[in-house]
Amino acid sequence: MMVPDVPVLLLGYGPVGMAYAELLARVSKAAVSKAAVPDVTGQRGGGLRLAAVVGRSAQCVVGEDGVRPRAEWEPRTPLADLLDQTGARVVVQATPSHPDLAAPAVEDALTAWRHGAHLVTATKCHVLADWRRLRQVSTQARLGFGLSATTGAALPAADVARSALLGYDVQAVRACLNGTSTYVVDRMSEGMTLAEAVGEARRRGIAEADPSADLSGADAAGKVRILAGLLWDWDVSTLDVDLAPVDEGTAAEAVAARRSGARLRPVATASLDQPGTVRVRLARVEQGDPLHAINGPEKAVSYDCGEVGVVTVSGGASSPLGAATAMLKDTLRYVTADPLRLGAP
Ligand SMILES: NC(=O)C1=CN([C@@H]2O[C@H](COP(=O)(O)OP(=O)(O)OC[C@H]3O[C@@H](n4cnc5c(N)ncnc54)[C@H](OP(=O)(O)O)[C@@H]3O)[C@@H](O)[C@H]2O)C=CC1
Ligand SMILES: N[C@@H](CC=O)C(=O)O
Repeated sequence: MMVPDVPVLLLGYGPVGMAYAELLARVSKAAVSKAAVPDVTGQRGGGLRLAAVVGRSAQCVVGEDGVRPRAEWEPRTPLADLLDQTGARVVVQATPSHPDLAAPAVEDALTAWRHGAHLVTATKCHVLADWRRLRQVSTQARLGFGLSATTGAALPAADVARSALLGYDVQAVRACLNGTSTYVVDRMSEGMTLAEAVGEARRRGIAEADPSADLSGADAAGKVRILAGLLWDWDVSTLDVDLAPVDEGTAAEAVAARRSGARLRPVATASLDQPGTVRVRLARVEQGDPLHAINGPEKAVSYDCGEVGVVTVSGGASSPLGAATAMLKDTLRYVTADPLRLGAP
């Protein structure tokens, strides 16, 4: 069964936004040519159509020829007008996660829901800054609030927290969810300098445009804050955060850990024993620990489910394609399934 015509509006056309646009085109083309379409619901994604792309100050309403070269984009108009013009049913956010950009990102999310569109986001700043309001408005609007890409790109950490473990007695979360810091510490353990390793993470599109939140632990903590909101209804925006940064001094510890068969990992934790607090520590993890096995920028998260044991999900590297894939999954979920079932957190 084909998905009916679903115009999608994309905010942000950096590495993640571009990867999403390419995936959307691939899914639609595959459906048109009757090839198998990778689709979580078993339905075809052929009706998904990129209707408009928005950058910092310019936008492109997408026609038959796809996204036009930048020089041909028109000046930005208010999002509400563009939603009216395109009739978009899904708004996808792939703008920077810098805290200074939280307010406009909140406004965009509210505008999307006001216009009856689902929201799918890779952007984290507004989710962290205004959790309760976003959750409440999306729930009241009975529209999707797709967060998969905010908690570890391709890793389905949020899906596991919000639906797969529903009803489980999750007591604690222990995670490596920042691909950049895991990758950087791994490279430093092999002899690279901090600057070289960060440069490489940037080239691979894993690091943020401003990588300070990757290195300080704030991004890793942010992802676990969101998981804690989904699992325990903690107010993501008001949690205490206790961080340990990756810096030049990390190299010696990383090398020593590797020589002894262990690995140094930026590990973020939250636990019902310490409500309201998320911690990030540079911890030595031993072989056999699920957090040892990953190779940066892969991710892993273990949910301690009390008497039924620990459930771990791992793999799914950070990358623009990983984030875009998670956003495509959320998009398909909202346009092919009952949004009340898997919609707002
Ligand atoms: N890379 C990864 O592995 C992952 C990234 N993410 C998240 O995805 C998001 C997008 O990342 P990425 O593609 O690297 O892009 P950037 O964070 O570099 O954002 C680029 C896009 O945002 C636009 N933009 C920049 N500044 C502003 C602003 N002040 N207001 C509005 N728009 C602005 C740019 O506009 P213009 O085109 O005009 O320059 C561009 O289109 C980030 O929030 C990131 O945290 C999530 C999971 C994984
Ligand atoms: N910069 C982030 C990108 C995904 O959220 C990371 O390194 O994991």
